[in-house]
Amino acid sequence: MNEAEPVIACRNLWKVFGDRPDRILSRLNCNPSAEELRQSGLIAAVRDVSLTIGRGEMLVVMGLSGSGKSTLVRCLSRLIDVTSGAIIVEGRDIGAMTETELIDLRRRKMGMVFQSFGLLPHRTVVDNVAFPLEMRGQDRSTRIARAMEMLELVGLKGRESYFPRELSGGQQQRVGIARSLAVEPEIWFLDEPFSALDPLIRREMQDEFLRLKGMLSNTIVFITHDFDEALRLADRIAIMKDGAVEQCDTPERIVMSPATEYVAKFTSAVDRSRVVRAAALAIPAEGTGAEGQPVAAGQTLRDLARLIVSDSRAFIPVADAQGHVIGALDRQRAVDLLLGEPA
Ligand SMILES: Nc1ncnc2c1ncn2[C@@H]1O[C@H](COP(=O)(O)OP(=O)(O)OP(=O)(O)O)[C@@H](O)[C@H]1O
Repeated sequence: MNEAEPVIACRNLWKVFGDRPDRILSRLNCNPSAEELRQSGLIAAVRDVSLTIGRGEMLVVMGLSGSGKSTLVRCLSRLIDVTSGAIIVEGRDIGAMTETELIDLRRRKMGMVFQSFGLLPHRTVVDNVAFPLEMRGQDRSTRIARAMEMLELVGLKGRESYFPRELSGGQQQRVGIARSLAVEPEIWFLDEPFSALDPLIRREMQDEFLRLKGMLSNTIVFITHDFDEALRLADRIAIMKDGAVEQCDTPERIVMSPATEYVAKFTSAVDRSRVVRAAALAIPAEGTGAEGQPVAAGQTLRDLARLIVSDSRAFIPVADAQGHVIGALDRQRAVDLLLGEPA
């Protein structure tokens, strides 16, 4: 996914809260320590972050409360100004845009969903979803038709005439998602959209989200502090600590090769078999004697658990989506991983 055309790129991004933070950044050669900042009464909510997000990619920003997730995402959409560093959206430096250009960029390309649903209480569900289209000046019948389509997409058909107060929290969040989708955002920012939901509904929403993601091709930046949620949804995960990105990588690499001790701690309780795919364990097939029915490269070890446990082959061929054998799976290693042994 990294090779995809970049949609958002940020370089050496800093967001420092406090009095005249630019002064300390220039005085300390743009790289003050957390301690130096603290002594100056400043907080670095985002510290020297460089990231590239490819078209169609879903990047999940993950970290504990206060690690800087929301601030980073607000900087990427320039809801807040950065202290230093550059943000390029589709080749344009958004730091250099005028307010009017920014508003236009947000209206035309960006969608945002926040934890608080922000629905208009005196409008029905369908009118809430149609609201951003009204802002764009679309006629009523076109916008209602589009809103109905979005409501069907998020599983709320039949509720269009309800008022927000007549819906559950999960349903209200779906209305928020439908409203944001109505304008077909090419870039979609979601800040903990499911955190207000109870675990069962949350999982349902994640499934729904994965279904939507399969149908749409927009670029998504999704914030969560729930690692399981990140693992389920992400193409790549950026793990933040004290404003810095500790590692930005695929879920598989985060779990199998944590870059820092902090990331390792985060991943230590994760069931690796749910994340690691056959392709990641495949070794060159030559000389292994792997033959017979292959397993699919994209399947996780959990998906393959039954086969891995019951098969008698020492090495099992691994095939890509076209059916070409790309390597061999060492069954003993796969069993060890299934049983939670270190990789
Ligand atoms: N407007 C502000 N003024 C001063 N400090 C701020 C401001 N906004 C955020 N901060 C500080 O920046 C740091 C990062 O906050 P941020 O909200 O980005 O974290 P987060 O990871 O999104 O947290 P949460 O998961 O709790 O939402 C925190 O220490 C916070 O107190």
